Amino acid sequence: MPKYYQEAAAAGAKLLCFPESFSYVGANLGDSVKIAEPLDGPIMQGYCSLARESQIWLSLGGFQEKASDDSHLRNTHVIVDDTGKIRSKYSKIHLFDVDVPGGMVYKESSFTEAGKDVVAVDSPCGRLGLTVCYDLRFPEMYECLRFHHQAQVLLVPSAFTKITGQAHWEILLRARAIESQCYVIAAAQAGRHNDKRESYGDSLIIDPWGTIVGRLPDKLSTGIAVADINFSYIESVRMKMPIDQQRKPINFWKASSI
Ligand SMILES: O=C(O)CNC(=O)[C@H](CS)NC(=O)CCC(=O)C(=O)O
Repeated sequence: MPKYYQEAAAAGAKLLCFPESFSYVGANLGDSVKIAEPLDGPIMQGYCSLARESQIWLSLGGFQEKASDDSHLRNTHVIVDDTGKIRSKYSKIHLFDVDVPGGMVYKESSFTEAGKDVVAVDSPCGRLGLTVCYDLRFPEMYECLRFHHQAQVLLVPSAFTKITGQAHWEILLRARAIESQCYVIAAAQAGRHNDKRESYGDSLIIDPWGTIVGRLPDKLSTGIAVADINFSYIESVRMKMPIDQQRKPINFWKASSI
């Protein structure tokens, strides 16, 4: 078993979360289309075997899944159970088409087929809400996962850019945990991958009050962070501040003028 599976197993982990593009980061955007595979291909099946051998559930965020044509992939977050069975999959809805201030221009939609459906799934670590990276900037998706799909743990595997990550990564993650009253687990790519690509972010585990309970510093690049998911703490935060019952319908589109 690989080193980090052993460490996770020794720590008693029931779920191991990987970052976006966990199995491959290309030098140029779009390179990953060439290595994209279906979920029953050798790469994903290899991870399924590791889940079975280690008896740990896996969150494999940002797998380069082969799409319906050869010039596109789907950026898919796959949940594998401890017997090696794929339990759920979610394809990234919000694609990173962004001119990063002082950085590169990204156009993820040029090689990625966007997903359409919001997905949650039960696990030994609670009900998981599946998202990927840039989704983090669209809070209504997290609201939907929490208040419509009853998520308890929100997963945000990512490969944030250095510039946007330094400015926004931690604060956005803490905000999602606080406003949804969920645990947030955000596995991050970190460090320099090659001449052209660099990612940023501490891998973080945040509790439903917004406290950081697990951190793997960006500077270490590899390793694991471990934390407990405390279900009674989720209940207590939600009971004392019952925002789910206090939510009022807001007419989004009706602006009033003086
Ligand atoms: O294509 C790959 O190799 C890996 N995928 C990514 O790097 C993706 C799409 S280009 N990156 C993001 O979504 C960054 C979001 C971000 O940085 C922000 O929201 O600020």
